[in-house]
Amino acid sequence: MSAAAVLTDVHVDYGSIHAVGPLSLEVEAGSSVAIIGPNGSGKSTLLKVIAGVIDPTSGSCETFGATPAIVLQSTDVDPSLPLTVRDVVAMARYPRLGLFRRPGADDRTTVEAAMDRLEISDLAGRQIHQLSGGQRQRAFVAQGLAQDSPTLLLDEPLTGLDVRSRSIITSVIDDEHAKGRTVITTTHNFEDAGRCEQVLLLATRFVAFGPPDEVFTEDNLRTAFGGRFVRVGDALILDDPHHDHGH
Ligand SMILES: Nc1ncnc2c1ncn2[C@@H]1O[C@H](COP(=O)(O)OP(=O)(O)OP(=O)(O)O)[C@@H](O)[C@H]1O
Repeated sequence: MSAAAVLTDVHVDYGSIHAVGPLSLEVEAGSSVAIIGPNGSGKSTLLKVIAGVIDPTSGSCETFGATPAIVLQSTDVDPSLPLTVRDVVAMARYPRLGLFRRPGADDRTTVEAAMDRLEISDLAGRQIHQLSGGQRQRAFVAQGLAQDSPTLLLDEPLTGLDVRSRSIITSVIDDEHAKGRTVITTTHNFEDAGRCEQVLLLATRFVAFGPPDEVFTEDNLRTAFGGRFVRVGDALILDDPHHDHGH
């Protein structure tokens, strides 16, 4: 097996806040991986470590091949930036250009193809802050695609989307995986996670990693989510602690 990423004893603190770890993990090249866990369990932090955006406080993360492309949550991006959709997608090509080379035909073709794939070509000249949440998310995924990296990392790419944006982004993720790219997504959605080949269950520290049916056991879910699971027939349902059960 060749690896896309190898994490060894990764541990991240933001000052006095412990965000993630200790965690060791080997992600197989070409696999699809979902990272799932409660709010604040370190999912986004871990994705940023794999992307090389933040360095672990201790331990190491090694990635193989070109630098991974990361699609951040749109809430991480300043909405007041005066950028068009095409500008945002074209930024994907900057690291390849270096300081003095201007974008070439190849770069322009890649950018246009990515916008086309996300069905935002008609929005290319619009300011990014003028878009709906779903359109903006498609612009950021197009930016990730245009980086043409063997590893695509997406932070909650399907959260809060309209039906059309969800279906477009899901099919892009599936296609990229089918082409042999490694795709790692964070999610809160068990169904979305269950469609990936591997699931990493996080609760700040590592809980489990493997195929969904091996990871989503009652024990693991209780460990990660603090016992708020109820069994309904064959399914494990996350019990809402604020829900009034009528007594
Ligand atoms: N830039 C930062 N500065 C300080 N603390 C941070 C920063 N980013 C995240 N944290 C903290 O680190 C911990 C992990 O956050 P992270 O965003 O990685 O979790 P998450 O699992 O992605 O959360 P969510 O499900 O809510 O998106 C949390 O306690 C969070 O408050």
